[in-house]
Amino acid sequence: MTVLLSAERITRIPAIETGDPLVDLYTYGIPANGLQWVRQGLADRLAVANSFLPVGVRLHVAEGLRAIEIQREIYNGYKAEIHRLNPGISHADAQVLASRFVSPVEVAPHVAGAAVDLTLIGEHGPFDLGTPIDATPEQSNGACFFDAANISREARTNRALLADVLTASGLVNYPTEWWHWSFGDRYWAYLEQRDHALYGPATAPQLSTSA
Ligand SMILES: C[C@@H](N)C(=O)N[C@H](C)C(=O)O
Repeated sequence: MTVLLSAERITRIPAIETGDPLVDLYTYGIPANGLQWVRQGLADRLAVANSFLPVGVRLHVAEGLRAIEIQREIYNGYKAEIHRLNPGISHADAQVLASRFVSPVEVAPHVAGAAVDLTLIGEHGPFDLGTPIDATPEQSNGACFFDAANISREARTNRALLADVLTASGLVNYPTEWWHWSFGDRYWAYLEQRDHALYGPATAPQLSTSA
C-alpha cells in the first residue's frame, strides 16, 4: 500500500535543518524551466544522475523550490476539487485523497527545496513518460502513479530509465507521481529509515510573493 505524505508516519518525522544552501540549478548544468532553486545536496545528486544518462538524454526540471503561499494555493485548490468530485466526503478523507497529488503545507518537500518535478529530454524534445507532469489521478485515470499499468511500453521504459539514474544517485520517488523526486525531506527519511529529515522550509529571495 502506498504511504502518502499526509500519513502520520511521515508527518511525525522531525526536520533537523542542516543549513545546506539553496543553489540555482543552472549553475549545475541541469536544464530547468527558468530559474529553479534546490538544496545543494539535491543539486549535487541531480548532477550525478544527469551524468548517468545516455548521450543525448538529459534531466529537465520543471520545478524545484516552491513558495509556501503557492503550496497552500495548490493544496487548497485540489482539496476543493476533491470535495466537488466526492460530495459528502469528510474533511479527513479529503486530506488523504489530496495528498496523492499535493503535499500538506506543513511538511511540503518543495517548500524545503528538497524536491523536484522533472522529466527526461532528448535531441527531439521531451520523452514520453506516460502523462504530462502534474496530471492528477483523476485527469490521468491513475497513469500518474509511477507503477501504473495503463501506459505504453515506451513510457514504462522511460520511467525505468529515470528511476534507475535518480535512485542510483540517492533520490526517492513519491509513488503517486512519476515526476516527483526528493532528497533530505521526510519522505526520503522514511524510505531511507533515517530518524529525521535534513531540510526545513526555505525561502529564496526571488520566490517571495510579497511586494
Ligand atoms: C502539485 C505537484 N506538482 C506536487 O508538487 N506534488 C507533491 C507531492 C508536493 O506537493 O510536494
